[in-house]
Amino acid sequence: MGTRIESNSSLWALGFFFLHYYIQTIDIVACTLQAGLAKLIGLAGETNVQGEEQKKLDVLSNEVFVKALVSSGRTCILVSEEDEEATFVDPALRGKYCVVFDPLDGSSNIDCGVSIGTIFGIYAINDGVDPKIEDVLQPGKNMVAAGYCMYGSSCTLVLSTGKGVNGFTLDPSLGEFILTHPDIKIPKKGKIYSVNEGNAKNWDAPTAKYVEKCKFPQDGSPAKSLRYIGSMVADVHRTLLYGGIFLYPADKKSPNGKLRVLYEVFPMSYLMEQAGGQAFTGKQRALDLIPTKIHERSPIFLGSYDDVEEIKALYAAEGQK
Ligand SMILES: O=P(O)(O)OC[C@H]1O[C@](O)(COP(=O)(O)O)[C@@H](O)[C@@H]1O
Ligand SMILES: [Mg+2]
Ligand SMILES: [Mg+2]
Repeated sequence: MGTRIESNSSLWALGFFFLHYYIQTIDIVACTLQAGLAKLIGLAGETNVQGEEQKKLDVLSNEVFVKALVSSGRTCILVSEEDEEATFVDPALRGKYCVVFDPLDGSSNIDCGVSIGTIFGIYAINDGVDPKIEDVLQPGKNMVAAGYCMYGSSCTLVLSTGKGVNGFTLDPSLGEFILTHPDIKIPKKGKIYSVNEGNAKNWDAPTAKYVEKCKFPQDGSPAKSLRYIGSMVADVHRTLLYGGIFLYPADKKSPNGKLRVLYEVFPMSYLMEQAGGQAFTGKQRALDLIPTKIHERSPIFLGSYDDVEEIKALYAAEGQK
């Protein structure tokens, strides 16, 4: 593990756990970089609980993370996008952390070599002795840590343990993550909006009005640029560093949106708030949501404080009609 990580005391408590995570991440990096050569692109032939076709790398990443998390001896419940049910860790290997994760985010981008990643959030239960599903059906504000790893032009780990956000870059020659982006703060207002506009015909009025304002501002401000990769990890990473807003709203076809509360919406919302931004569901602060099932979905608007304030105002005005 990199010496800079060891010297950060807020990460020390989770150090052993993350050591396993880092080592396994390096495996995933190796696999994603070699995917085209090692016949790891393409479909695995199964669908997951969400009815989505699983890619070979989805399945492989899930296996790598489950094994790493179980063998860390620090976890008691695992919730993965790829597994229908939560995994309760064998009592002999049990620790106090519940980990919710999307082992491979942006799988539709695997075969064309566009950035993909892993998203995770961590809850802690008092003694870890008698874990129950309710221990993960908690609001996102109760997480003790959240982060993501992005496998792109470099491999970046962005992590918060509730005291700000730090970014680390993998040095492949050392096999270590180096602190390259200390104390990340998102710009208060941004120049970019990020959304799948192909769904526009099904949007509700506040979302449609907001995107219209981004393109045709009436207050003399410049129009925002549109950037959309289609991997949440990559779209959120750009939003965090450059500012702006990422939206995956509800629409007539998907009234709960697309993104999953526990392992997509919560970790990214946690990071945004820790970096000084906001995350909103269209109804409430995202981190206040209480999920009722492990694969629940929610609309999400997250990013720069002022940009999210604008969409909140549009939803508030709609509510008063
Ligand atoms: O293709 P769409 O509908 O724009 O959806 C894109 C979203 O779907 C996702 O790919 C879902 O993630 P998975 O690849 O983990 O299923 C997000 O990463 C991304 O934000
Ligand atoms: Mg995902
Ligand atoms: Mg996924």
